[in-house]
Amino acid sequence: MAVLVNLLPLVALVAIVIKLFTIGRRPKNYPPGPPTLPIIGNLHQMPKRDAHLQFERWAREYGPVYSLILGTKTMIVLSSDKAVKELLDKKSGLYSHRQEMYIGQELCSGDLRILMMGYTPRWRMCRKMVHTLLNVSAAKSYVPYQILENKQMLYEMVTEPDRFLYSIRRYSNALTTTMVFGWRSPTYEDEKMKQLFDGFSEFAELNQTGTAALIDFFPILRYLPDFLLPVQKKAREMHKVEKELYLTHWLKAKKDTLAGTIARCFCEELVAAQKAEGFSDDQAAYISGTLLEAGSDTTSSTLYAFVQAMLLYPDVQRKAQEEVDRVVGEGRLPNMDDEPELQFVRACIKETLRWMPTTIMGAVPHAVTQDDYYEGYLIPKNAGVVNNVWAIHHDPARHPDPRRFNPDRYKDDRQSLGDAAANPDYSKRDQFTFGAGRRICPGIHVAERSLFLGVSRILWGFNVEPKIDANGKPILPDPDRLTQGFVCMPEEYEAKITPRSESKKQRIIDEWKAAEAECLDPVTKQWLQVPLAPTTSRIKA
Ligand code: HEM
Repeated sequence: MAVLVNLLPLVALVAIVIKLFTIGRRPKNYPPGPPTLPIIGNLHQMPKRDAHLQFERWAREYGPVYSLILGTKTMIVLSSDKAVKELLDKKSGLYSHRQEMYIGQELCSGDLRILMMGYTPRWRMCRKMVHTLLNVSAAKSYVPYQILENKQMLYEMVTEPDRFLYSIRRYSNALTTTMVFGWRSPTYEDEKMKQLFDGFSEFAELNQTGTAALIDFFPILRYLPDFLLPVQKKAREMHKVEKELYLTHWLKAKKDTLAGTIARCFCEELVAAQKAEGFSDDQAAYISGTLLEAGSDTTSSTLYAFVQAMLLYPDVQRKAQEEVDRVVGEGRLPNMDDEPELQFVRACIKETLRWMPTTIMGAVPHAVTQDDYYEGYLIPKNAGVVNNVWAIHHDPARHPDPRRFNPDRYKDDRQSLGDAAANPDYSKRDQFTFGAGRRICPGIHVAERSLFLGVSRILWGFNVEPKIDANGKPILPDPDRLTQGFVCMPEEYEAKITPRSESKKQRIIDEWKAAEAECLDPVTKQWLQVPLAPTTSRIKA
């Protein structure tokens, strides 16, 4: 007995060494993947830039379901429409969780950010509320907001054409702040808005550092003191500043709601929901605050990619303009009623979402809550599951000549974006940029309308052409140069944006001036009286 007791430390040591040697190795029954090294697995092969290209290459080599071993964690990568449908959609009860994100969710977000929340009762409660703001009926009621912001965007494209990126961004940002908080941002430089949106880029930057990922892959590292791991301290500080900012906006909205002075918006609903459900002000602040980040850059990056496609594919631009001219004519701007007749314009939107999917690898991986089997392979409990959007969109069997911007791929696809995502026949889904399963983007209906109004009206009003360099050559951007991050867009490029005719230019100016005079307070530039856009609890979905 005494001998056995003496041997215990040795046995424990052997067990630890054996365990250590299993870290980083791919068990035989997992989906295939690139060869691993002990302890680190595939970490050394993780690309620092343009990860989507390497993830696509691996898909071609190892098939539509492959695995990566990242230290102590496993990542399953789904690179076919079929696998996404069969796992993320059909088994969404198992596949709607998120992996633990220590820096991103715990430290930076105080576990309050809905996008990164696990599949818990708290997430379900938040999701239900967000659905009331963004369901298809509610989305229709925001069209007057979209139209106003869109008119300002077009006006700025006439008056400051070189700043078109900022005009596009203001359009989607102002729309989101109006829907969520009931106030709009009249300029891109608006301090309130800048503060809110600058925080997001800082958040994204911090989370993209290799260290943040490393701590997730080797949780033991989080016990290191802050002086050895300064990213922890930075993340805590960031959360403090962010929470204060969100709380300020939320508490003001709550006060105005109770006083009956708020413009119709999501926060009105949130006040009622807080009363019924009893969640904290911190949680309410994060639900409203993080809606802004989910809703803004995604939409503006897609519109920016559309303008780039028009620059690079003048024939497509001409064809789309011909359709708009035929259906809408010279004397008015396109509106939502024109949508069914503007099938090529709709196809341009779907093709933009396919060709430059802003959530290039599905934004944040899903995670699976119990062991599951797919095509003979084990998908282990807690594995992260990546929706490899780029690879699906660039599979030549699904989309021949995939790098070509060719809206005719969608010429017969009359499905709304939401209907296409829900189509039981996965080959008929148009694109995967809005995610899948129970976590699918709840903003899809609002985004569809913002994109339609943005795209159809730019086509109606403007020609997009290359600028010419000193040697008389057109300056054309490389569409494969994308910004890095979980939401990406084309790297900044130049374009010559000119009104298509004097009368269109004048109409754009007149429309904006009339809207400004009629709808906005001359000093604050806020809505004088919000149009009949009832917030969602007053709407029967
Ligand atoms: C082109 C525009 C947009 C794109 C491409 C997009 C894409 C996405 C994607 C890929 C996800 C994660 C889905 C998943 O995990 O499978 C997501 C989540 C989300 N999106 Fe969007 N989105 C867009 C616009 C919007 C808008 C306009 C709003 C709201 C105003 C919004 C609100 C949200 C929210 C709240 C989530 C978190 C959902 C959750 O984790 O349960 N999005 N979006």
